[in-house]
Amino acid sequence: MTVEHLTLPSPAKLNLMLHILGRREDGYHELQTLFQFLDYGDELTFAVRDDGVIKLHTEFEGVPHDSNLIVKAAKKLQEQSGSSLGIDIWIEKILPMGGGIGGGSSNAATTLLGLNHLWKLGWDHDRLAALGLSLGADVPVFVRGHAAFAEGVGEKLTPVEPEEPWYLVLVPQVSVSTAEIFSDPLLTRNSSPIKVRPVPKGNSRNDCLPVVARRYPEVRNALNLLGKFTEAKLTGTGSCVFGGFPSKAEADKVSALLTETLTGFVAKGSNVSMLHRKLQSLL
Ligand SMILES: C[C@](O)(CO)[C@H](O)COP(=O)(O)OP(=O)(O)OC[C@H]1O[C@@H](n2ccc(N)nc2=O)[C@H](O)[C@@H]1O
Ligand SMILES: Nc1ncnc2c1ncn2[C@@H]1O[C@H](COP(=O)(O)OP(=O)(O)OP(=O)(O)O)[C@@H](O)[C@H]1O
Repeated sequence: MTVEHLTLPSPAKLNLMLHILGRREDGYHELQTLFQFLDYGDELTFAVRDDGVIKLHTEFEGVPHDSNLIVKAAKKLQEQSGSSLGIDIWIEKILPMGGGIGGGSSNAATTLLGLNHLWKLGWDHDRLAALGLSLGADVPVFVRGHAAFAEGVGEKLTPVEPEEPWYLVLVPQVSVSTAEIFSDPLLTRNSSPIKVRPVPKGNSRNDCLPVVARRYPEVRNALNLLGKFTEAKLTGTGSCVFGGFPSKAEADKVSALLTETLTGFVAKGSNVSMLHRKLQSLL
């Protein structure tokens, strides 16, 4: 019998702004942030097994099999759904780890949506997003698949329709620990909540930037270089730095100048994630 293989994309995200409003008792921070996806990411391939085993075949340097968010997501979904099926998984990883572009969270969401489809569970997005939140604050937006204004720890999502420019994303060769940045005493934690929608212009700052730039000269350097051509911003807790351009040609031009000294890529911003576009085409 031939086993059906399903390949699904796992896109990156950008935080177009990020304000920190306060810290909760459990240490997590109340945020306001705007998420948009990139048409750029990893690719996961799944094949159902009928013996219940969950196996990720691709090795990740520094991440043991059972700590991988892909495996954690699959195990939680299997437990909570009571499915007797298992899965073989392979990944083509191109997203940097610790880059602030949500690679691990996106991989977890692609796994949840892929297995929901292959195991024929029929879970809706609310239920998958709630499970996803227990794996990471950024997982729900990838499960829902629409650009969003996020509040709470990132889980209260309102769909939005920002412009969809081309982005040049610079990838400084450092991995930033999100937990380390959120525990820095110098982090601004008292931004005033934005009450009007859509978010008014002039609110595009990222409150993590001063702390990340202070700790990581590589990030400072990327911000300075890109800042010569466009407004240069930090996504999440970094390390990636990005800027928007009206066309691919303009983004490519700046990329050609900068990527001699720094790694980076050009990708289109998108309000509907490429994962959801692919899943829609399967129905
Ligand atoms: C900074 C963002 O990337 C913005 O999109 C996310 O909020 C981080 O999302 P994530 O990587 O999925 O985060 P998690 O894996 O849930 O948390 C990593 C660590 O970051 C800190 N953390 C994360 C999210 C949040 N709202 N407040 C926090 O304080 C916590 O110390 C936590 O231990
Ligand atoms: N499938 C996975 N892909 C990437 N990282 C993973 C994965 N599973 C576990 N991890 C762990 O999670 C850490 C954070 O990885 P990730 O790529 O999500 O960072 P990030 O882009 O900074 O995330 P965020 O923007 O959500 O803070 C990694 O350093 C790694 O130890």
